[in-house]
Amino acid sequence: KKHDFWDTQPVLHRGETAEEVGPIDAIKTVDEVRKEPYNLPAGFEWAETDISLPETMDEVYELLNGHYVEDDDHMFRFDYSREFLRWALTPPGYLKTWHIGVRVTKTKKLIGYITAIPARISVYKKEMNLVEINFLCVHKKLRDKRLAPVLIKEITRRVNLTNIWQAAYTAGRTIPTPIARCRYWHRSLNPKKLIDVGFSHLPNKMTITTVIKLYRLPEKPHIPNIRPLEKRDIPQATKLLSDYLQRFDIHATFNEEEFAHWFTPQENIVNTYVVENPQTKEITDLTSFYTLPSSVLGHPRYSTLKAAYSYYSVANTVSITELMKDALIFARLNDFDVYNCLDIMENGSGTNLKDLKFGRGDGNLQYYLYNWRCPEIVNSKSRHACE
Ligand SMILES: CCOC(=O)c1cnc2ccc(OC)cc2c1SCCC#N
Repeated sequence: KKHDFWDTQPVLHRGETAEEVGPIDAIKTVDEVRKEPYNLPAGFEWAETDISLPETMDEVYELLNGHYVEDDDHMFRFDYSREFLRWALTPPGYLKTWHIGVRVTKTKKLIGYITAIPARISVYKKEMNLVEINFLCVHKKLRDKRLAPVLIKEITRRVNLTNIWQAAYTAGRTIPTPIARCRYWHRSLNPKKLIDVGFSHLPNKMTITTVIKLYRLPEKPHIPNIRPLEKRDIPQATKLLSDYLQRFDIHATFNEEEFAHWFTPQENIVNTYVVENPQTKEITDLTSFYTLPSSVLGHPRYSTLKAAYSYYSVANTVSITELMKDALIFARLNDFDVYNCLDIMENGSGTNLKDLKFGRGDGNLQYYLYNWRCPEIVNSKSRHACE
């Protein structure tokens, strides 16, 4: 039973190695792609969800809010906001036909979802146009209807019709076959709340007062000339990030328009800060985080957790530790409860995370490429960081 579906897909299967980099499926043309949608089980129908309509955005929000990803202990469930979903799903070049819903034919209730957005990545110096798959969700009561494989095949079909043959996606679960793995690390900003909800525990011999003192942060950032990114910074900041990303074997690429979409500060969505040299007016460093709250499940006093997720940081004239410390300070000033970060890129060794009082979480994140054979990226700095 396990991975029956994935054994039918163009991904690396158990025991297969990735000697040469390239597509797994035989190269196909658009006119070989199935023209009609895949069949859903009886009683369900495909729905194109136009999230520019408030009532449709409400349906998508409610489905994800009630039925999307939870941690293994069912303490939290992601609570993507409507404005965050609009940001995540409408980058330059997006297609509404890639925001796919499934409805119950009788009641028109939205019970399934999957999305693709256009993206471009560089894999071992080779640029590739692909899509990022996200928000695969099936209503809790319908998990035994084998809807997920049909959602995956349908989004693949619609993307293939536009002559795109690769996709990138992540999962907390391990399915065939990760190209990279990493671990979430967490930095308490509101330790009392994290202890109250049961995520953190009071270290023995410590009182709540000493824990609060341990995680306390200054009321102001300490890097001189750090400030929110502004529109006029975009050309320089795009180049700063692009030059930095070149050093990684697999990374996203951003032109100015895409950079503007993903990094222009928007309240409750994304915060981006830059360091500007006051003499030369040069943008020398950048750090950013996005806002992704979670529902706190079944707690008498708390219903939501305000979590910040480290996005991209480029440390040139200051250390990554100083830069991220200011990100922590900005997050605390914006009333976040926790700052989450992956041990990838400049955080691969976990050293600066430990210096900043991050704790290593128990949540893995795996990265996947669809229809692309390539060697797994193992954290060069330290193998332990992801195991
Ligand atoms: C307090 C630290 O944990 C989280 O912030 C958190 C919040 N909500 C979730 C919802 C679903 C969920 O499913 C894996 C995990 C979380 C997590 S831990 C992994 C994400 C990070 N960092």
